[in-house]
Amino acid sequence: MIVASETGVLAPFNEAGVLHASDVHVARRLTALAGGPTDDDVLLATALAVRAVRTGSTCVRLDLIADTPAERTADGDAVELTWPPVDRVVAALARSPLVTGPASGPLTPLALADSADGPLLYLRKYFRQEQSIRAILDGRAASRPDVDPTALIGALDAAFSPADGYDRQRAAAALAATGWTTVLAGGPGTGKTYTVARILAVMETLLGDDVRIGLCAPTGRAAAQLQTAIGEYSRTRRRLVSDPAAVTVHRLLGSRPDGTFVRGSGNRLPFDVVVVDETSMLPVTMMCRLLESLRSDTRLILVGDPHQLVSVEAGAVLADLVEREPAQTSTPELASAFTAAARIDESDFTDTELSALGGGVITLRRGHRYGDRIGDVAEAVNAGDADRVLDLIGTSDDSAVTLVDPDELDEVRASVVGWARELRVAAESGDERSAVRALRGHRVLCAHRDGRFGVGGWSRRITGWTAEDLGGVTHGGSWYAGEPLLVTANDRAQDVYNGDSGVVVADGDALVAVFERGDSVKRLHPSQLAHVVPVYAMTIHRSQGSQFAEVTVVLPPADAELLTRELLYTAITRAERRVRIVGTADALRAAVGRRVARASGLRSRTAEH
Ligand SMILES: Nc1ncnc2c1ncn2[C@@H]1O[C@H](COP(=O)(O)OP(=O)(O)OP(=O)(O)O)[C@@H](O)[C@H]1O
Repeated sequence: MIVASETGVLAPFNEAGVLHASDVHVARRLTALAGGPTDDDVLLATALAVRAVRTGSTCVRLDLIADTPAERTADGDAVELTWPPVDRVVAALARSPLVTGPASGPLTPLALADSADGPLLYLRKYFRQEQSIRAILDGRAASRPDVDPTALIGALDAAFSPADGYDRQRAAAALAATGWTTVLAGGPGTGKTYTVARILAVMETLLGDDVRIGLCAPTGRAAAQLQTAIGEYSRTRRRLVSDPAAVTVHRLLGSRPDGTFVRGSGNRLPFDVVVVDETSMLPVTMMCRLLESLRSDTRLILVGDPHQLVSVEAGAVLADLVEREPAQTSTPELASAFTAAARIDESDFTDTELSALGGGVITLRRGHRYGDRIGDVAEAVNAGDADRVLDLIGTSDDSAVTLVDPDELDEVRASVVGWARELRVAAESGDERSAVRALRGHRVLCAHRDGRFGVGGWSRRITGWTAEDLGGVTHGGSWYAGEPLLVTANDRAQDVYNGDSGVVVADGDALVAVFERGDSVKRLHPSQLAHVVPVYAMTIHRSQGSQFAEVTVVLPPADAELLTRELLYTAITRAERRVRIVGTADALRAAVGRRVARASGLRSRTAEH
């Protein structure tokens, strides 16, 4: 939106789509705080710092401002903008009362920092949060828990049978036992949750059955999934006496309606061990609050996939911690108890991985869920190697990953209709288990919500296909047996969460919605479900944390800004057996080439200017 009242330096950047109206308004308000006239360069830099937070970064890299994407003209060229020289901007900021503080008081809404990535400009709140995260992590890394090597070996031997045969999972548990902060990274199906369950068992052995464990995740759905997985382990493998319950990070910290939290540095969490799952979705503000709420003798285990889509709010803290320079940690050498107990084969680790171990970071690599080919494509996507991605992708219908011409959808149609048929047959016969299994058989994933390439367009297309090929359904406008459902809001009372999928099945003469919960099935009547919609296609963002046997990924055109490497990786790795990518080779190349660029100062040392 264009701000009509803006006639100054921000106007062309607003018109070119670099700055949104909100960036302009907030920048004008902030700079007004300093009183007196504001330098044009300072005003533009302030607006870019506001923009940075809006687009998920904690700061703006000043030496890259001229690369900020602008809208294209009708000819497809980027709109020409006159960017000020970086040195001049930095010098103007360094003199500005917005950075140094006005004569009248301590108000300094901006922070200017030097880093290995060049000069960074922050809204001060985010600078403070990053500084706090860094200081707490450094403090935690300065010492290690005292662990007896023999006891650790015993605990690990009890939790990991040699038949598991995968040293990295055992090493991850050894790392979690011998450090205050551990990052357990890995792609989907690499056994992160499997390992977390065993880490908890190891902690019970080492710290006693009365160990206090806090389990949490950024979303209600991820917390419920973690709870199900840990509960199943406790039921079927080894009873966890501490019986930990998983909640959202907000709930763990006691969030209040006014946005403040019960927990903080003055009222710390009582746990001996805290596990955060799906940490990639945790914004910097919540990570900071969580760290400030931990006792220094609480073991923290951050679990997640750093290559997945990150939180909507500012920050990509998990990826920052995984990519942090190892020299950043003050005790890079491994604990002797770890070395004695972990039984790692050093040749299995790269040098970078070995030094990351010293910093408490371990990445699981072996996939336990999907076929090798899907894993290979996902790895090539992460590596940004579009040629290899295209080489790996087959053209024959039976390849594990295929690229489908958007104008030739017969095969996609056959598989979608086959999925809908299976769902209907199982649901009409009231076979709940087969229905939830069929539901996981296929899902169409889109980058956008609306439009021809989006969820809206594809849902219409799929309902059209199924009506033509399977016949319409008589359901009097409400649910019908075989209807796939998506939950759109958390409902703790019913234990269903935003992003959960269920299916309607016949229950005698009535209908009931069923949801898969590990090995069991949860049933709810229509009146118990307030926020559900039919789901024939869903956004890739919403699909995070879900798995399907087959996935059809609809790519938007190559120039769609949303089309990024992280988006494609997240979509592909939702599939266990088969991925069809509907789109052009150009769009695929564009996706692999475009990264979610999130600036932050957490990866390297920063110093305030
Ligand atoms: N060492 C192992 N031996 C046998 N099976 C394993 C092992 N590790 C993991 N698995 C199995 O592989 C599957 C995937 O593991 P898990 O769910 O823990 O992965 P994940 O990394 O948490 O995946 P996601 O992030 O998608 O939830 C599970 O069925 C799990 O039981």
